[in-house]
Amino acid sequence: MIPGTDALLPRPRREVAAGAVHVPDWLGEHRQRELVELCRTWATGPALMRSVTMPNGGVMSVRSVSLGWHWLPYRYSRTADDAGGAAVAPFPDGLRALGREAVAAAYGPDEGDRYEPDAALVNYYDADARMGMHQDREERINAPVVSLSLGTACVFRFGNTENRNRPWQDIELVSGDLFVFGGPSRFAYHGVLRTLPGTAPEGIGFEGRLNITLRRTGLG
Ligand SMILES: O=C(O)CCC(=O)C(=O)O
Ligand SMILES: [Fe+2]
Repeated sequence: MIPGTDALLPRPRREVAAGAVHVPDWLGEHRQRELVELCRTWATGPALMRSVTMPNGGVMSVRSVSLGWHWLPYRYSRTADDAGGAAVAPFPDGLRALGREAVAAAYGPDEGDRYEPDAALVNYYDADARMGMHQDREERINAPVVSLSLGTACVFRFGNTENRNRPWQDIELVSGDLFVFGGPSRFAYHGVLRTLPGTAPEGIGFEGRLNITLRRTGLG
């Protein structure tokens, strides 16, 4: 794949691996704009958006804020323990509804009805930010992860469940795209290699990349 050229090619809905479904252009521009506005609000608290410091002292280049449950390495908390200690904002009903719609779009209406996300991670990537290969595995159960991308496009690497190495697939995630990974792909390694500055749609009034993941923690 030559970065940025995906825009010239058809982008069909695709099951990238068993249980991992990419639905391009799932959110229309109006809903993208609404979500960007909500992200601006969520970024300001009660817990502030911040860069996570890892146990080895490394600081993530992505900035993030949590809703419902606060994610920090490698657990969830009801308080923002590494970001001032504020109580975490409640998980918004609107995101629950959106999550169900997303799972229905990926797996069908029955799966959608069963989906009860209770945590969201909102990630902001500036032009230099990226995210190393990792598993989302602080959750106690294997309900699917719903990922929504807004703003600048990125190269997303979706790997395998065994390790950080090949096989993997590199997929361009564009503003409005939905990616759901569950079932046999729920614990697949994944990461963001880079963003593709200059690719945000003009209409959404935002440069930089936002990603919202919805999860079910299986806690409390
Ligand atoms: O930004 C993305 O597309 C992926 C984010 C992610 O993997 C995470 O927050 O765990
Ligand atoms: Fe992740």
